[in-house]
Amino acid sequence: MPLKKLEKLTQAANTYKTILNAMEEWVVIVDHQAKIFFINRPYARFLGVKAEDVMGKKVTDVIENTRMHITVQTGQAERLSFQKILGSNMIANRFPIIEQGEVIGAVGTVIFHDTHEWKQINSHIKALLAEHDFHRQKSLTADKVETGANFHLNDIIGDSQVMKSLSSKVTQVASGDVTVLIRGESGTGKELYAHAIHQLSDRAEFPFIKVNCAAIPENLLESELFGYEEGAFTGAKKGGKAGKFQLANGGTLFLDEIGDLPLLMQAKLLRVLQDREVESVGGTRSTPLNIRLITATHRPLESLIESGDFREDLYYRINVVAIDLPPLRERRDDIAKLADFFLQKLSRRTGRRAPKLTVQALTAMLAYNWPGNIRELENVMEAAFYTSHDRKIPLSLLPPQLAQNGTSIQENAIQPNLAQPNASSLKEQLNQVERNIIKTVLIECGDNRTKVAKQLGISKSTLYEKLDKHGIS
Ligand SMILES: Nc1ncnc2c1ncn2[C@@H]1O[C@H](COP(=O)(O)OP(=O)(O)OP(=O)(O)O)[C@@H](O)[C@H]1O
Repeated sequence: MPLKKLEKLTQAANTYKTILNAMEEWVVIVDHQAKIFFINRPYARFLGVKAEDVMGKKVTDVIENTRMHITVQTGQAERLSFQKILGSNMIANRFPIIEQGEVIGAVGTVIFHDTHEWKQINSHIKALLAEHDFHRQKSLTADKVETGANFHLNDIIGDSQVMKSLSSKVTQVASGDVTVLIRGESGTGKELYAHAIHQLSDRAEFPFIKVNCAAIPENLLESELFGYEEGAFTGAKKGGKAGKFQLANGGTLFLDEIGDLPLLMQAKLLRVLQDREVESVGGTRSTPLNIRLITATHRPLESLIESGDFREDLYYRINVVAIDLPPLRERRDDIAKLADFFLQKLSRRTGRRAPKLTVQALTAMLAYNWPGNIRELENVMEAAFYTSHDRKIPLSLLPPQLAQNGTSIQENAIQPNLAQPNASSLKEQLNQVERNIIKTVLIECGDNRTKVAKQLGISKSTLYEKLDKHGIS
């Protein structure tokens, strides 16, 4: 009888061995006596054994904290169960293999190899869910006013390569509690990214508290950050006041413009971060700190350290993971999409149909340097939206510094210098110009592909090939 069970198991497993070895999940199959019948290569590699050497051995002698022998005995499946192996917390599934009503063995898989991986996948799922909600919300609330109070990764517009890699970096670091320093010129979206990291983290249900270190007078900073007790100083409120650190408890504290923090406060902040506890002004008790810290700056901290204006030790504390946001002029590929995004947003807010940029206006925008980055682009679009007639934004409605850029540009003529400065070969530059032309005309034609193909004098299938080639959706 036992031999029959083993034959059945052999038959069932032989077909799939190659596939099981190719899987990323770790797989182990035991026979009805809980002896290892098969273990796939990734699992054996992790255990530091050779698959052939452990065949036929009792699973309990090979895999720490296994419950496969129990699955064989009870015939009960166990899903998503924690299992500590070689010091890591794994998540495993165990299923009995049943043939004609009898248990002939069991199959176990380790689906998450440590809690970090589990958290990363959790963040990834959150990003997917947020994307799903975002699209559903968009179709449900197309006419409603946007509050703009909370930002998700999906609110960050940008298809350029650099933006795509930033999104994946954000998804990766969001799950841990790692301290993040976001650097970038003014208006590049530092606050937006801070929100997105918080939303994707395990702290998403807890507060996100922002402090603009440059906006608070130096004498108030300490009590703003750490709070104060009743009677701590003249004018202190009855009952005292909680500081931003206390308000952010369990959540994320976002210290914007950290480069502007006075030296005395830098020392105090460093102490709080080192001791991981905070004491309010005039207080006698410290409370343990449970926050994730995100800081941002547009100032070069390294130069501030050299000039003695920023503490080097604090710099290392806050710069655990750095996220560098590129200025808009280094990702011109995103200008057309961002412009359209802001016009659509205004259209939803006001109920007015969104005007379209003429080719000349958009061409000038693509050639402009955008010192104020995305905030400047948003303001330019807002001004143009309210002054536009006939659902068109011509060059004349753009501010003078931009319009100047466009006066030398003939309608429909695209300048070769619209290519990124670092696009080296002629082929790359031509590609970039082609991409810009297509994006421009897409916006002009309100995304009507038939019109676009007609205006460009190409067939629809050629247009689709080109859209595909340039990754334009
Ligand atoms: N990628 C983006 N997609 C959509 N909107 C963006 C993007 N980046 C920035 N914005 C918008 O641009 C404006 C400026 O962004 P934000 O305040 O995050 O920039 P910042 O770098 O923190 O600026 P500052 O350093 O001046 O505080 C905001 O209205 C924001 O919503």
